[in-house]
Amino acid sequence: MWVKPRRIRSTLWRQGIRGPKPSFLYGNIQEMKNIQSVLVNDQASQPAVSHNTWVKSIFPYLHLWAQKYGSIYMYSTGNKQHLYIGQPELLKELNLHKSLDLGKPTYLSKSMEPMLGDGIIKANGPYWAYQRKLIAPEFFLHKAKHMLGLMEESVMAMIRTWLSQVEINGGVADITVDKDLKRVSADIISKACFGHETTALTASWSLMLLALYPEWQERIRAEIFDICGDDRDCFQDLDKLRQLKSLTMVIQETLRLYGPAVITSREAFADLRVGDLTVPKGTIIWISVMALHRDPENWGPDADEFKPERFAGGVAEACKYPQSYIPFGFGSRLCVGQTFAMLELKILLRSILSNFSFSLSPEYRHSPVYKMLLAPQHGIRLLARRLQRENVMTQT
Ligand code: HEM
Repeated sequence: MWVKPRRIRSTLWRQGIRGPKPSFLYGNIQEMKNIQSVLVNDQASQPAVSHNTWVKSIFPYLHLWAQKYGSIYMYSTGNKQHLYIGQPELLKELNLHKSLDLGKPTYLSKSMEPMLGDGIIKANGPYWAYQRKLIAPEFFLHKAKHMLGLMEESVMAMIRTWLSQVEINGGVADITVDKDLKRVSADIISKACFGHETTALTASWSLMLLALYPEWQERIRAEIFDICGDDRDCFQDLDKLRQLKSLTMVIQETLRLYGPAVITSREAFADLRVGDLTVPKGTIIWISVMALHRDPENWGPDADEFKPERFAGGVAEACKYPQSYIPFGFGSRLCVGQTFAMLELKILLRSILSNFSFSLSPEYRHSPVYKMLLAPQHGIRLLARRLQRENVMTQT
């Protein structure tokens, strides 16, 4: 769908929206790439894990422009006119916008077709609505709970491999956890439905954070043994999984700081009203999930810190604008696998944590990079030790 760029720019301009001049971008694309690679390499060479420095490396210009032009601005890439929205109030409006006039950008869908195929993720209009209607009910909780058994089966196969590695290596094994978690997740998904890497990445980042914060490992373990004792089948029971509050808080905090989807986009297929704003047909809307998740105005001055306790009262009490917490996206395109993913994450992490304790491997280099999803550039290397407790959950 081609709309005159000037029409879009002037409609936005009249509403007070500013941004870098179109010519600015062309000369700077190479510079943007350079900045990104320098920052990423710099961070990789730093031994300490810092949760904030790397953020700037992912989309340097998007975030620099937000500082310069505010939380709504426009920019141009030739024929495409983009609108960056970082304002919680407008996000709330977008969230409520359910019409088919707002969808996934068609130009991105085309370029990603070889990777994403012709499925629901890139579809729009009635074709998307039809697929969503077919797929979404398969992930409702009452259906997802029948998948608990097969999740458990795949996770336990991995745990047994890790246990034998620990044994062979005299009590401590240096494991690249993200690789193995990807395999388990693919195994679960292939048995249940179709592939995604998002759950494996979230589990990997969670383990990295838990390795850094052993007090949270202990807290979760205590909770697991409190709820389950030594009954290793107890998590086939959904109510028991629900009671794992600390584990849920750690997953929510991981999704806030290291959620796999760092940016999301939409295209306006007609002129749209979003709050007081008119978004002209053809505009590509960008939302930086990462910027929203780390905004000190919303989360407080400790926004860059790992503090799962902020979720003790749920998302509603964790921040000022809960609608800005969007690890699973928003509006009608909200992730259909959300419930499934949360179940899988809980089963994975509780099985791993009740069998092993973790610390960071000296080989670990903290360098999250954007490869469609937020991924660890050099893998996540952790030292795993078998727990010396009588009531570990696995029988080998
Ligand atoms: C931690 C794990 C996961 C995260 C963080 C995640 C995140 C997301 C996000 C951000 C979107 C885009 C939403 C938007 O643009 O507003 C999405 C869409 C989607 N996700 Fe997930 N996802 C996860 C796991 C899964 C799983 C396990 C499945 C399936 C088994 C799944 C299936 C889908 C589908 C089908 C869509 C497209 C929905 C549509 O366009 O209508 N996701 N997910």
